Amino acid sequence: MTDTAVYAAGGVVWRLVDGKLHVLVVHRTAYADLTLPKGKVEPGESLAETAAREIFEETGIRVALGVPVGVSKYRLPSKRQKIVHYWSAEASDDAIRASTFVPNKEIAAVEWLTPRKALARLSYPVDIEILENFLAFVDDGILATFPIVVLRHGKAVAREDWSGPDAERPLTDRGRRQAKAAVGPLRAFGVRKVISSDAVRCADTVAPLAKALRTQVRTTAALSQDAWEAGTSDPRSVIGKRIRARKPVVLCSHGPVLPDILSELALATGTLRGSYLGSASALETGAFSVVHLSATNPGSGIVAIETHDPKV
Ligand SMILES: Nc1nc2c([nH]c(=O)n2[C@H]2C[C@H](O)[C@@H](COP(=O)(O)OP(=O)(O)OP(=O)(O)O)O2)c(=O)[nH]1
Repeated sequence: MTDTAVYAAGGVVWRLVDGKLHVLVVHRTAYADLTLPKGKVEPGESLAETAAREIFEETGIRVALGVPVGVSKYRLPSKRQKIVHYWSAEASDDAIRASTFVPNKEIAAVEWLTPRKALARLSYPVDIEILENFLAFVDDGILATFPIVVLRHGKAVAREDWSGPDAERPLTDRGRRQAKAAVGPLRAFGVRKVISSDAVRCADTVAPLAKALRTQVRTTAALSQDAWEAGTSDPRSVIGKRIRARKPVVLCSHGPVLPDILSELALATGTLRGSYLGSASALETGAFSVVHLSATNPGSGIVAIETHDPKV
């Protein structure tokens, strides 16, 4: 078959060396070319997980993903189309110190280059375009970012099939599968803190993530549907605190509450409101939107939003 595309993902990995921006390129052993780190999606994996895994496998550096910086498309020698999704990713000093890279049959060497040198030396025009997209963010003053992820709880038992209090309505089997499936992609974005509506269907959606992170779910009525229906929900206080903390976080809430959460995020960061806020908050169960904010200046507005649907 030549008509099915091959999907892959990777990153523009960056660091500051004496205040000067450098990006990471890989010298591939078999092709003797110079590319951005990337690789093919494995079965059951989301593109974000692929990007973080491939960056680690090819460079030995563990990263959390930053903003999406584009999608490249090219024809393989076999004539199949290749589609590669890229994110920016900061290489922290700790991650560089812990690098496990040794030359191998895939990658002969990794090299930190200034953007100018990387643009001149990358082997493929599609990689140059991706690097240019990343540099456009840099020109706008955006480099380090952190995500506030807004997640809709997994599929829950229907209201009419549940006789107990609504806040105790449980997840269905599918909802539990969605909760498990969200762990990998949320970790790829570096989420470390887990905040949830105190409804069972929300807390149970992020329970597998909290377990994987060896942390606790912090539950709050401020993000709950009961409070929203009573007019006492308070996403503003949660959002304000998370923006001041500037750390990757997930907020798990309910369909009707999500538009308020997104709108508070826009207000708290001085972002012009647009239709994209509507699509970012109209999530199916188990889906999430990643809102990327500048770590140095979150008040400069939302840098990027991406929405991920569950794989189950
Ligand atoms: N990376 C890359 N390879 C290209 C491009 N154009 C092009 O003809 N090639 C050639 C180089 C190789 O002979 C062949 C496959 O390279 P590849 O990087 O897409 O695929 P791969 O399976 O070796 O690697 P990976 O995706 O698992 O990292 O395609 C291009 O724009 N980028």
